[in-house]
Amino acid sequence: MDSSATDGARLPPPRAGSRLCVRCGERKAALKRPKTLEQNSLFKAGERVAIGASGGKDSTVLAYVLSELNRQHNYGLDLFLLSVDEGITGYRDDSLETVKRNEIQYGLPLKIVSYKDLYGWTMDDIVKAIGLKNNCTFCGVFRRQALDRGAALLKADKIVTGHNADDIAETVLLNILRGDIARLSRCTFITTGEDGPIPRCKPFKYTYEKEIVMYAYFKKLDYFSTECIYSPNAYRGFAREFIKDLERMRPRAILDIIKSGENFRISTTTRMPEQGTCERCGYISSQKLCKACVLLDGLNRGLPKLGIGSTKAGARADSDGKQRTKRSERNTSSLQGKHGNFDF
Ligand SMILES: Nc1ncnc2c1ncn2[C@@H]1O[C@H](COP(=O)(O)OP(=O)(O)OP(=O)(O)O)[C@@H](O)[C@H]1O
Repeated sequence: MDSSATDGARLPPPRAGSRLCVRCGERKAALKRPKTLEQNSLFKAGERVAIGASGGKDSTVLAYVLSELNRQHNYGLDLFLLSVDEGITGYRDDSLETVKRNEIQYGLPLKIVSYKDLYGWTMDDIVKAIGLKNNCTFCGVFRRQALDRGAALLKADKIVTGHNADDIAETVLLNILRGDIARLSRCTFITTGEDGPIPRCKPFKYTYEKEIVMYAYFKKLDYFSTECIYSPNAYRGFAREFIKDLERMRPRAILDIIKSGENFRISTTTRMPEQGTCERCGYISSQKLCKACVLLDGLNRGLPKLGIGSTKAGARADSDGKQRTKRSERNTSSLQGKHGNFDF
């Protein structure tokens, strides 16, 4: 990845893209970050790759960089944009317009899947039912599965997302704060889900958010920069602020946290969840029912808090689903907690 800026502190801000190298004074300044894709052998020629495209800066830069590399270096990849429409009026509808423009700008086919079609509920409906407090849990769980389902429709071999180094450091920290060993052990992997239906990779795992913003700015990319209107996720927000404070004092702190996460070794005596499939929908799950089915069950039965760890709501469940629901509630809440899960 290259960008047209190196030192914003000493030089007056010139026109975007026109700054010259401070060393040779001749060529345009460039920051080269060539490592991740090749060192990790992320892709093979001929693969169909679905790019999770939210219209935000990270996934827009990812789509741009991948399409450029594919074109310039003949990677031989079949690239697609894959967007999930969560049904958030005034947010996702606007960002999807950006993705539709990216489809034309980068010449990549776009597939949109929606919560409404997949689950019968939009996030607007869910927030009406559950309020603002736990809605991110529903959105995260449904999005993860929706991306898999969309990628299956595209017959994709791989999904890539724009998670950056800051996102990953945040997730390491949150998993430590929650003692979530299972997720801690895998949240720093550049590729996950190799034993599941479709592997996922995060090519920007080591790329700072700041670099991505700078790249998007200097390349004048068309992206959408509004925060989700339903995301007052205080816990994650706190971790984000904490990491930004650390970064101000020591920029490498972000990579150090990721490195610490990578170097954790889990004791062989720790019991890890076993991967199976959901009895109802067949999606990968370590419980009888996957988290999406548990949450959906709660919504459809008028008990939206069922799947997010409210035992009171569970106690009111009808006798038919009672035992099974309570068991899966207990099992999933120990792994996922009331602040949603910190997986990718
Ligand atoms: N609605 C969506 N449709 C498709 N992919 C998504 C969607 N939301 C998130 N993703 C994927 O997950 C990654 C991380 O999600 P996050 O919530 O941080 O995205 P964002 O802040 O909306 O946008 P971005 O990360 O692209 O700047 C995104 O970069 C993207 O690849």
